Amino acid sequence: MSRAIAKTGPVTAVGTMSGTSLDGVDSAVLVTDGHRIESFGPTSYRSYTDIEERVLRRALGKWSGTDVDAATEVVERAHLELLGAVEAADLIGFHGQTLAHAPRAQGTLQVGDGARLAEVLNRPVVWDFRSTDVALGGEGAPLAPFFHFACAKHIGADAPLAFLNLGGVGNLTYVDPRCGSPETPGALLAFDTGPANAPVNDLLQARRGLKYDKDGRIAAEGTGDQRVVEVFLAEPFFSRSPPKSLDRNDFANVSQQVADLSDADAAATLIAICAAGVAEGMRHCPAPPSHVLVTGGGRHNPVLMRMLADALECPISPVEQVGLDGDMLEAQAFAYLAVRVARGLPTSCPTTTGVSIATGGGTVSWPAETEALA
Ligand SMILES: Nc1ncnc2c1ncn2[C@@H]1O[C@H](COP(=O)(O)OP(=O)(O)OP(=O)(O)O)[C@@H](O)[C@H]1O
Ligand SMILES: CC(=O)N[C@H]1[C@@H]2OC[C@@H](O2)[C@@H](O)[C@@H]1O[C@H](C)C(=O)O
Repeated sequence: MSRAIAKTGPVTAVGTMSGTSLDGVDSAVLVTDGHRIESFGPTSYRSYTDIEERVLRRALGKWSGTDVDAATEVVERAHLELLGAVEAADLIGFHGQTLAHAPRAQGTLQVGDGARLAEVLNRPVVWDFRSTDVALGGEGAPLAPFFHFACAKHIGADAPLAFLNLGGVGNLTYVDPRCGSPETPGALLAFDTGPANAPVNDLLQARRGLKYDKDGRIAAEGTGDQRVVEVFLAEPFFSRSPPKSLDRNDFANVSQQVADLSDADAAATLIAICAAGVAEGMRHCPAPPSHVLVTGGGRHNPVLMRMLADALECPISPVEQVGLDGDMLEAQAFAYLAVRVARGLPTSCPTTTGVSIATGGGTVSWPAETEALA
């Protein structure tokens, strides 16, 4: 008999995230009852090979067909390799890889079959986290905010603060930790801020065959073109009130606006666009947060962090400053959300995704011989 999930008390779960940067899969173990964070466990990472990354890139923006099938195979293989080595967890939160996201049109697509993973790994898998939210009128993203609320409680925050994730796309969560639960009105406000690292990655890939601008060294040599930044910020997305979300390639045309600039100026401009999008997003928050805590790879870019510090009216620092792991926060989030889904708790609400009522998405797939609840 496979291990079952208790109805109450802490569960050891492992979450995975294959993000929009397409660099690889993160996994992180978390012990939680679906409300409180009890403790953080081991983390691991499996990078995509160059060939795998190309397969994923080819499938971006597609909803079905052979490219999507090939990407699905890559995603499942990478997760099976990574998760096969994680013995300690009783439940898996499998985000999969987003290939396309158009919540008010075709929907949202995260590939990788959680039912297959459950069979092969012989453990329950929670997956397809976003589609119920979309079906109920939500954006389906961002979903990390309920975990951000738990993080704020965990670090003992007593004043409103913000979590800013800078991956391929940026997203911000304003948290008021004085509220009793994430669904309490006023506890959370969340939305995507705009493109983050995806445009600069794509630019440097195309021009120099680089995966990204390590430590912002190229951008540091250049000057951001403020005119391009201002034109970009006139896009209706930035003035729209949250909740709102983006597909990775929604602003892929930004590359044309920096086509005439040198590599250094183009990189500096794209990074300035990311910072300006965050500053613009901050206007939608009820008040300036006491502190902005940054997660995701963008916090390693000193040029971007400096631009953000200049643009925001409050202190900003990597989440490591409060003892959290900025490379693994999203994987931890999906471990947390998996436990909430398994226990029938909501994972989104009107102020995080715009869904009409607090909603618990996600599908739980059990391996053939597991008893669902102990
Ligand atoms: N040392 C560094 N210097 C500059 N940029 C960096 C550095 N390390 C990581 N990055 C940037 O961060 C990106 C990876 O960020 P992250 O892993 O948070 O993305 P993701 O989880 O795939 O995206 P998302 O959160 O949008 O799903 C890299 O592609 C790169 O652009
Ligand atoms: C559709 C989708 O996969 N969105 C991702 C993406 O990457 C960052 C941003 O856009 C965020 O909205 C979301 O991921 C994080 C983990 C979230 O759901 O909170």
